[in-house]
Amino acid sequence: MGGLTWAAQQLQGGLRSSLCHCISVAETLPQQRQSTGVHRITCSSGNYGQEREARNSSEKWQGNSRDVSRIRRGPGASRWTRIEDERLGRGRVGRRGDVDFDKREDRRAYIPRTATNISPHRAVVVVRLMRIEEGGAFADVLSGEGDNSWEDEMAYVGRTLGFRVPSLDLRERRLVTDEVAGIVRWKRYLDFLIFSFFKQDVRDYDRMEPLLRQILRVGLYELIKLEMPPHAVLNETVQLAKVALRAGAGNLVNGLLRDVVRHQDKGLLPVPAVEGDQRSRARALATIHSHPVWMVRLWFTQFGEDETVRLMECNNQRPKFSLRANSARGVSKQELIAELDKLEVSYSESPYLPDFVRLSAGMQDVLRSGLLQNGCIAVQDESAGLVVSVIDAHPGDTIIDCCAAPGGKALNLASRLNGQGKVVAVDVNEGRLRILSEAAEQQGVGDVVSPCHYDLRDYAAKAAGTADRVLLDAPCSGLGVLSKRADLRWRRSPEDVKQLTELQDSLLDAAALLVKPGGVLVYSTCSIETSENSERIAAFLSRNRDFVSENVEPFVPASMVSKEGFFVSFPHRHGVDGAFAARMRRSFEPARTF
Ligand SMILES: C[S@@+](CC[C@H](N)C(=O)[O-])C[C@H]1O[C@@H](n2cnc3c(N)ncnc32)[C@H](O)[C@@H]1O
Repeated sequence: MGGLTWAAQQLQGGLRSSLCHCISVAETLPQQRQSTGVHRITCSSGNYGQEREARNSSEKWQGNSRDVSRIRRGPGASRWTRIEDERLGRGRVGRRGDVDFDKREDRRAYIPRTATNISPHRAVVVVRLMRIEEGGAFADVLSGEGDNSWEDEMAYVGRTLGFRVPSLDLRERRLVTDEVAGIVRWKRYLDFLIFSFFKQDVRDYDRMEPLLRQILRVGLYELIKLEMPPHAVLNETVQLAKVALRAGAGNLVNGLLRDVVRHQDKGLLPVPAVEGDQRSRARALATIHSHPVWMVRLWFTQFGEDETVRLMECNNQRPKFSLRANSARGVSKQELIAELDKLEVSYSESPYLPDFVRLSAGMQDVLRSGLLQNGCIAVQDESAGLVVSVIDAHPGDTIIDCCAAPGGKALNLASRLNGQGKVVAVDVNEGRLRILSEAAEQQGVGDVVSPCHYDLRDYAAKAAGTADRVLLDAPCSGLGVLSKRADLRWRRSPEDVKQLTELQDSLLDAAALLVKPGGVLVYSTCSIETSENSERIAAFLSRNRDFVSENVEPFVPASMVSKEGFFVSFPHRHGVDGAFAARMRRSFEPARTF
């Protein structure tokens, strides 16, 4: 446990704001969803809807995404894989490190002993990292602490590592959350350091066991980014490598981390040189700020080098969260502030929106307070609130939200209708739509929100010309929300962006059909890529001559209005998530063709 007390003290402020990441597996296998009571808060398009994840919490840890416990060793470790097989029931009763192993026929029945000499939070961190990288799970931004998933997770850790570790207290869980997100963000940089200090053959580096690589990343992150005391980090990570893998792995961790500490003490950690042509500079900056090279090159073109660096710095910070006082439940911003004062949570009022406050820390305290569960508040980024402002909904309006789930914007829109009018919430994903329906009831807008399970392109033919206002919050790359989605930068590719633009075009054409003559169409994304934003609008307007673009200036701060009159927010310029919205109006006359 060496560095934990120290780390907890150092991180106290930050950890109060760091949020419990849950490793969600349900999206990888949606067919296995079942109705149960696991709550999580999920990021979508800069909104956070309370998401009831349809899965059994214990099933979540029993391998309904790829089970990493079988792949913790790489191709170079066949001898250890054999020993692992023996340990899992096909071999002798054995003893390795300080852990006893029982012989069991059935892998599931295998109950590992508890290793009291292992730092529990580090054991949980490495298994989570394996689960994210090798098992296809993703790191959510928030998860409620009211569920039983920690118990299941600890059992999963036991099955993966071959030994159990003592349960984590609240402070340790927060440390896990914080470290997992940080290590995922800093992966490219941490791997650069591992490679720089790796003394063996490069082929051994390539064949390094996944578990060993994660242990090294944890050690480096704690040393360099968290600046934990080196003796604690070294002792604990070496011990973990020895018990979870073998003595030789412990020696490698020891040698490499000691070398890093020596260089760090002298201020001589390696840094890639930012020099040469644009491609070389992008590669070096991508390593220093831990982003994919293709993203850096894209942003060089859009922002230039200095702004790209500032954007990457924002993406590497702990995410910031905002809360919306829910007027549909009669809650004012002053009442929300009074509740935050009671919880001793620090905040500041949003400079952009009258019903929003920004949290500086304490999101977990808010989650535990019940304010979210009783619908008094919603967690929503200000950028998403500003997109809703662009729609400018009024009581009595008929609004169609075309890609509505899990409902952040639809519920905000509904709260502005004072019970008059309706929001038809269309989405192709039934599970996410169910979450929206439950949240609508919770937030007191169930009467005005009508969930509608459809592919938008089918729905548009059925309901053409029926809406005063239409919102298309399109599926997008999410490159505006990289601080909240720690793993997203590694999951996206340039090909994704290209494919998404085709989908965005077809959804825009479908959404346009729904608008009444004289009505308003708003297109939004949580991306900062022009190819998903202004370029989509230019293409749409050239295909649909009966729509004209309207300047969003009356609805959002002037600093967020682009020269074309669109709403654009950037993390590094505005301190909120990156987002885009264009407002268009349909003419009363059909378009003339020339
Ligand atoms: C960016 S998210 C929407 C977030 C939502 N507006 C909010 O504020 O919470 C995009 C949504 O589009 C939905 N979607 C994707 N393709 C669709 C289609 N063809 N028809 C309807 N919905 C679709 C996805 O299921 C997803 O829920």
